[in-house]
Amino acid sequence: MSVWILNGLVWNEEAGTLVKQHVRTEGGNIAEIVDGSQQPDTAGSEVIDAAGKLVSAGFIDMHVHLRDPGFEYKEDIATGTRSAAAGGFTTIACMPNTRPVTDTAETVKYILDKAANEGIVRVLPYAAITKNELGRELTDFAALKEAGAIGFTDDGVGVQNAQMMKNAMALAKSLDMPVIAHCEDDSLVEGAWASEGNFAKKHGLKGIPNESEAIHVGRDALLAEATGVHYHVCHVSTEQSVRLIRLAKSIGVSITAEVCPHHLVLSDEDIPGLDDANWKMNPPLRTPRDVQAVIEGLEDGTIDIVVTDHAPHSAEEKARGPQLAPFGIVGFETAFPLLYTKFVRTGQWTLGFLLKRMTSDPARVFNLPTGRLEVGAPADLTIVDLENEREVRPETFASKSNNTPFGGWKLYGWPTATVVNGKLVWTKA
Ligand SMILES: NC(=O)N[C@@H](CC(=O)O)C(=O)O
Ligand SMILES: [Zn+2]
Repeated sequence: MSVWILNGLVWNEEAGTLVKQHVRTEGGNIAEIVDGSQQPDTAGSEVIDAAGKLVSAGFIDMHVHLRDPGFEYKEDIATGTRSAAAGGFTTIACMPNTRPVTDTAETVKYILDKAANEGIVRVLPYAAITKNELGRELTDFAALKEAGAIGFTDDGVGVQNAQMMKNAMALAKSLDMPVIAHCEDDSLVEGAWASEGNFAKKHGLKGIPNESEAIHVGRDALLAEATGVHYHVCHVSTEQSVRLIRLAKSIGVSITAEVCPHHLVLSDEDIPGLDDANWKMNPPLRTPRDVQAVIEGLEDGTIDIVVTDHAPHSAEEKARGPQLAPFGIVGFETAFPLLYTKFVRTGQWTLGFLLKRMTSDPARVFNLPTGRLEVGAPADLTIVDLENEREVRPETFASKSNNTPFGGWKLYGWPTATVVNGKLVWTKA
């Protein structure tokens, strides 16, 4: 099966601009990329018209919650992968805080089988570091790797015990697997939901201090140095974490890191009040100073990649209000438009920089074959309308959940079609 994507705009790094090109896929790979001035012979091929639209390697999201098995009322593999495709994502890596926790080969296989049967993008499962994510006993890393897990993480909670984390890293290293960490010291958090900043002060709330995250980043950087494992920091949100990762990188520790769109575009001072739990996520929105630090971290390469931390929760759960509702916001369907509008259209970043952090950088960090728009690479492609402004309408999301603080925002950069393995899997209705 051959598909021509005609007249699209492809980012050209040398020229620093978009260039009109035609892209042909064949048998799941990119077969040809030709200059837009040519008239390719499309006889016998399927044709997708991308005139005036960006054609990029498909976006890769290395931190998502698909809630399947166990919490299918929030999301499942069918709806989660559709929401991903609607956001332009063609590969997603799902977190193990499912029910049961993804801590056995059986559950890893369940996810991979269901993704193969009902999913429309590539799904890469993480497995838990500890059984039931309780921090007490390591899972069977060798069996989980054998079943298809791509890394180990207890995301949702931090691994509280340093010796447990060190043992996990040593074992992961022996299997050539990465450890991915949700950095949070429970003893410093105790029931708070907002960060220690002006919002918490104004409302008399106990705050979550920056050290609760950074203390794990520092501890784990030392343990990664000692064990030599590839250590990846989840959803970096504080100035202190950025500083520690920068230092660790400078002395050659095998450390990489990610940041979420919401931590790049929102601070605690944007939270409108105490009524709406769609502003509650973990890590919490931090101070404007932290926002500046994570932006700079992403810009200078201290932070390697952008992830959404897509964390669907039901309307009922979020209606309990910020104190009682679970942490988390959905992210697939707003990620690229938010960052494109905030940083690219304003001229702070080139389009190439943003695309790199969402495609080839995650591929580099996690050794994936995708993430590059090149002849011979897997034909995972995203087509995006860069020119039309549209309002975020959570009620139209493909996700089962619509817990987002971005409803009503007017953004540019909406995906219009997504191709996975040479197959058109999603188009904007
Ligand atoms: N990020 C969140 O606020 N919530 C995540 C857990 C996590 O990634 O920490 C969830 O599973 O809901
Ligand atoms: Zn987390």
